[in-house]
Amino acid sequence: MTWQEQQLPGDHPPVKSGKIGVLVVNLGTPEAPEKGPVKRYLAEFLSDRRVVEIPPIAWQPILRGIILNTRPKKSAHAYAQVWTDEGSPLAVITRKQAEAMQARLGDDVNVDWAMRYGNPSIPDQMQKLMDAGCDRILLAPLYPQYSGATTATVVDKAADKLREMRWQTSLRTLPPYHDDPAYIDALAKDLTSQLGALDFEPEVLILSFHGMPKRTLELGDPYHCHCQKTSRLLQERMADSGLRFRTAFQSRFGPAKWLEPATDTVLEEEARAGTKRLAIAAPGFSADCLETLEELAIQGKEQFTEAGGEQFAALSCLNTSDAGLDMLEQILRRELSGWI
Ligand SMILES: C=CC1=C(C)c2cc3[nH]c(cc4nc(cc5[nH]c(cc1n2)c(C)c5CCC(=O)O)C(CCC(=O)O)=C4C)c(C)c3C=C
Ligand SMILES: [Fe+2]
Ligand SMILES: [Fe+2]
Repeated sequence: MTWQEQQLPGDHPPVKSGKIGVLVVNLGTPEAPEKGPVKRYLAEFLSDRRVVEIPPIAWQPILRGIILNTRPKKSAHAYAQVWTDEGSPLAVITRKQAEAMQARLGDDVNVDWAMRYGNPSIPDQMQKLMDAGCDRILLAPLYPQYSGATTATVVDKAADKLREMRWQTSLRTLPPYHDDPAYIDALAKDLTSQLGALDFEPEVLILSFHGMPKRTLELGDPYHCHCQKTSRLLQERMADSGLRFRTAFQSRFGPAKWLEPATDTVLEEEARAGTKRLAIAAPGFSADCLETLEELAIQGKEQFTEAGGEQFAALSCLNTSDAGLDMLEQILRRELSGWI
């Protein structure tokens, strides 16, 4: 018996056993595609001051008085169109990514997954890893492009958990990987293979990233630059595809000015300018979700074809593709170096 395994007095804190935890994190999603669960999810998400940077005294009355009384019904309808037997696509795919990483990284590490908003929560999953004996955790927000509203808020939430502990676990965080050759390579490989499987040849490939208020760029958030760099590197890497590329920002929310050009505007512009065959990809999303499956694949197709376009394909995110999992394994192993 080692000293670590010896019985300790009942009030002694649990002994740590030197295991390594990996927690992959994505945004979060409602528990069900219904008004109540969507309202609970939006209340938590849109109350995060990293997401909506309006002082709570001004924002909370708008959120509680208007948005949470109107948006949940509309959003629940959208979620219902993409929901699967296993649950919300974002949660299902994130869980499968974590399971695949567990299989690839082996018994040296415990891999689990969490959602920034809703469940399974970051603090609960950190506790689960610590209860399993992990005294080092690699926190991996699966956002290639850094922003306050994505990577930083995940780190904040994990830090809140550490704040309540006397004997903290060690924490490493996965840096943004927007320009990592492994990520650009994975995107190029996966998109090329999806494009090759289409029954038509697109004239243009739209690279659509989630939008942010324009003000965040002016305040120094690197998100816009990260998206542009991903886009440039991917275009360079796919230069022999013969495609024309355009970068756009989707999912505008609220009346403020957001990053431009807006994806819906670009789709209509393309169709009006005579483009008949178009494909769209969302390189900033690690997993397909409402924003890709409903907003791009359903609404985007309608916008393009109603404006005169003929053939439209919304390409899948990296999800659990071989290229996507190879890339994830590579970037996680790099951050784990020295630990395993
Ligand atoms: C990939 C990065 C994301 C950024 C940046 C981001 C910023 C951001 N989002 C909103 C408002 C909403 N986003 C919603 C859904 C949603 N957003 C992301 C990712 C980013 N958001 C994902 C992956 C999803 C899909 C979640 C899912 O369950 O599938 C929604 C909810 C849906 C709806 O009602 O339309 C809202 C609202 C803001 C304000 C914002 C600003 C920084
Ligand atoms: Fe969003
Ligand atoms: Fe959306």
